[in-house]
Amino acid sequence: MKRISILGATGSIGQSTVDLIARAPEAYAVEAMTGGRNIALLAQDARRLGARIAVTAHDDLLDDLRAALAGSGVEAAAGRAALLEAAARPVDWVMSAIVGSAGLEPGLAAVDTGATLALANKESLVTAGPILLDHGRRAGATILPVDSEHSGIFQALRGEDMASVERVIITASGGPFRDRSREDLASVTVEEALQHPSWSMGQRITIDSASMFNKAMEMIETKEFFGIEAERIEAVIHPQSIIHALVGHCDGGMIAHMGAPDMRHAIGYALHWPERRDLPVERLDLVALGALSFAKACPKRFRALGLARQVMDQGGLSGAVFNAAKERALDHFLAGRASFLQMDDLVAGALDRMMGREGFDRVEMTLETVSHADQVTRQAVDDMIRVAAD
Ligand SMILES: NC(=O)C1=CN([C@@H]2O[C@H](COP(=O)(O)OP(=O)(O)OC[C@H]3O[C@@H](n4cnc5c(N)ncnc54)[C@H](OP(=O)(O)O)[C@@H]3O)[C@@H](O)[C@H]2O)C=CC1
Ligand SMILES: CC(=O)[C@@H](O)[C@H](O)COP(=O)(O)O
Ligand SMILES: [Mn+2]
Repeated sequence: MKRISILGATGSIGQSTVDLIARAPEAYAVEAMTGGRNIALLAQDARRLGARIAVTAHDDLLDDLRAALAGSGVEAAAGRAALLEAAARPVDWVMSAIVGSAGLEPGLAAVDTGATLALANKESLVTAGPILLDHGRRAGATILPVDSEHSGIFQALRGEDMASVERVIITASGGPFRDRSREDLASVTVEEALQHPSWSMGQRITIDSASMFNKAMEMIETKEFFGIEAERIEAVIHPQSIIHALVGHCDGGMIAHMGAPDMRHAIGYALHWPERRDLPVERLDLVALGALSFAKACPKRFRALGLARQVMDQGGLSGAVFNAAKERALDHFLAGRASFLQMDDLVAGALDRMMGREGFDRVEMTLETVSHADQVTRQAVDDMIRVAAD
């Protein structure tokens, strides 16, 4: 029986994970499930999967969680310390699906136990990739990518010699605005940005897909996870989201990973790795698909991609700055304080300010400096918003 925990169980990735576990309850012993504000769903699924403990990240919701779990035998806990304690419980496999840089420390706590970490939380790699991978190495933990493109690369690389890899291409749907000019995007709304053409995902990543910050993060994630040089990493627009990634070899051959846009494939692959087992995902009908198309992902049109190149070249704390600025810019867009295109300006401005004027380019990467960079970058973005509003 595999002992597992699910961090971010109430989210989109968390729910797909719950779905897979609930299909074979006899195969799993669920230790911890964590969530945020969605107490009803957390309690319902913790009961359903027979978890030992359910944790909400919010102290003020402890009473609600206790009430929702009454009589179930599932322990209830709340707050950041409880979340970290739950993540550090010894299990075989942990799903890291908290959204944002809030997922970094719980992921670290899990790998420190030597567990296999199924990593959906791309922000950990963008913000502090070398730290996470180093913790994994020291603890003898396996970290498996869950992001669809990175699961695709991982699968395409299986049995291959990294020395023969010439390039890695990740695909981007292009989001709901892929056919619109940049000028046309000045006044797009949150509702419009939430209309993803192919994937059903959480609110934040969906908007990151529309702004192309998701793909920018994924380029950095590719460099960090696979140790591939920036020049060998490309993103290409592929509206059908059927091919997720391609690995090009020195002999001209390319291995592509294809599948229906359903995250249960990548989650299930990480759950059963190194085996492959049946998964409840749609099988592709190539004839019905008819054609797959590709287009250039222009960095002038999608500024986030150019910023990703800047981060990959700069390294160090630039990933932490980039991610924090992107997260805060998104908060402002969601709250109606920043326009869609202003998110690009805020992230570019934060990188210039923090990695230039504030001297973060000279600071060594540690967990403390990453956390400091994250905090002050968010303040810098807030300052920029205030100045823009005056
Ligand atoms: N969705 C997808 O298909 C994909 C997602 N990813 C990545 O996976 C991660 C999760 O994405 P997704 O499932 O879409 O996100 P969701 O927003 O759907 O879910 C996020 C989860 O994190 C919890 N959460 C939110 N804030 C905090 C916090 N401060 N502390 C602890 N828990 C918190 C939420 O709780 P609650 O809702 O109860 O408040 C929820 O359980 C992200 O890093 C994303 O980039 C990668 C590839 C694909
Ligand atoms: C499912 C997944 O992995 C997402 O990260 C996906 O890549 C988002 O779609 P975009 O290609 O539009 O960013
Ligand atoms: Mn992805």
